[in-house]
Amino acid sequence: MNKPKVYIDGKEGTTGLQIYERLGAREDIDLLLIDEEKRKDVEERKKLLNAADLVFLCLPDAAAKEAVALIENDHTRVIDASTAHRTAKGWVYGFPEFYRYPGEVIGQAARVANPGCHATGFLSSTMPLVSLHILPKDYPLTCYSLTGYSGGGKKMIAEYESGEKGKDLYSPRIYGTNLRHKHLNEMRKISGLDQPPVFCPVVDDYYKGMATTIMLHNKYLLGQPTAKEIYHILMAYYAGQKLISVRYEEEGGMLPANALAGSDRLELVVCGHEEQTIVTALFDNLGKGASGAAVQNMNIMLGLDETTGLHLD
Ligand SMILES: NC(=O)C1=CN([C@@H]2O[C@H](COP(=O)(O)OP(=O)(O)OC[C@H]3O[C@@H](n4cnc5c(N)ncnc54)[C@H](OP(=O)(O)O)[C@@H]3O)[C@@H](O)[C@H]2O)C=CC1
Ligand SMILES: CC(=O)N[C@@H](CCC(=O)OP(=O)(O)O)C(=O)O
Repeated sequence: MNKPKVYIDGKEGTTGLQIYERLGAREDIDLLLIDEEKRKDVEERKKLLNAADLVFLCLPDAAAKEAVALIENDHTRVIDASTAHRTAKGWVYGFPEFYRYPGEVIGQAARVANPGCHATGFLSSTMPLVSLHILPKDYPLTCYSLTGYSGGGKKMIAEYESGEKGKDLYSPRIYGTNLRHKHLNEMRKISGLDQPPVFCPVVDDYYKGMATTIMLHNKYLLGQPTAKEIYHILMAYYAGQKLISVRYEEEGGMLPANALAGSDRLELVVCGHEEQTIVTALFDNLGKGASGAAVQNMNIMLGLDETTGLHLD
């Protein structure tokens, strides 16, 4: 049987390289590679985009839209890691754990939008609680999200790793202060909330890893559950999942944002008591937040075990 041909457009970028790292040694796919000096040549990219059965777009939004327009056949399937198509018509949102039968949705799709990294953390806690009607749709939710600097791609990595970095870059920096972060559309649409959260992202002086936290007053939730009951609800929702686990923090311990750096898993940590709850998603912005999720989606699209080639520790 012919192996599926796979092409990574943007392979030299932060996300693309991590996908390549997960696919390079695989024998169940045939990886198409572009000549280094032609990697931005439109005609050469067009050839590969049309020769492939499946392509990853690891590009800025405008280049991702251009790449889709270059595809002129019915067989090339697309996984787009950029923000360009996450709420677009005709695209499936690539968060497998949100579908009862991911193989029938993502597995059949021609166009899959890979979730944003902050959106992944936010939705992993919020979407189940809204869909189970625990969290009312009109709840005025807030969220803060810590990320390592690789989340900003090559340009931000270069800033943080430059010998001349200024003093600001040694401390956590709150950004997105116009409160119009590019992930808000998908956060609202996929969570089912009436309005997006007030969202506060923070980038800090470490390479990768995320901690995305929502804060809840239990008395405004359906049935007024305790934090421990919210933990049980999320445990039941994700039962049997290979990449998402849930735990309850009994001891009031610290949650380092790089706890799952290097892994493609995501852990939800529930903390709190009778009156208040926080739920924090710990994961790697380059793992379940980007490249790991993209490879998980590819596996499902190709009918393979979803964890093939992923880092599960
Ligand atoms: N970093 C992260 O944690 C995450 C990133 N994403 C998204 O994934 C996409 C890629 O991000 P990231 O890898 O961080 O970004 P990078 O800047 O690290 O990489 C982007 C790559 O695309 C290349 N490129 C730019 N324009 C073109 C073009 N017209 N044709 C071919 N190649 C082109 C760049 O070339 P050059 O090397 O010359 O600059 C670069 O290698 C973005 O949309 C980003 O928002 C999503 C989730 C998380
Ligand atoms: C630190 C930093 O700047 N992070 C980026 C995350 C970008 C990202 O991965 O966004 P997409 O998934 O939508 O492409 C940001 O918040 O804009």
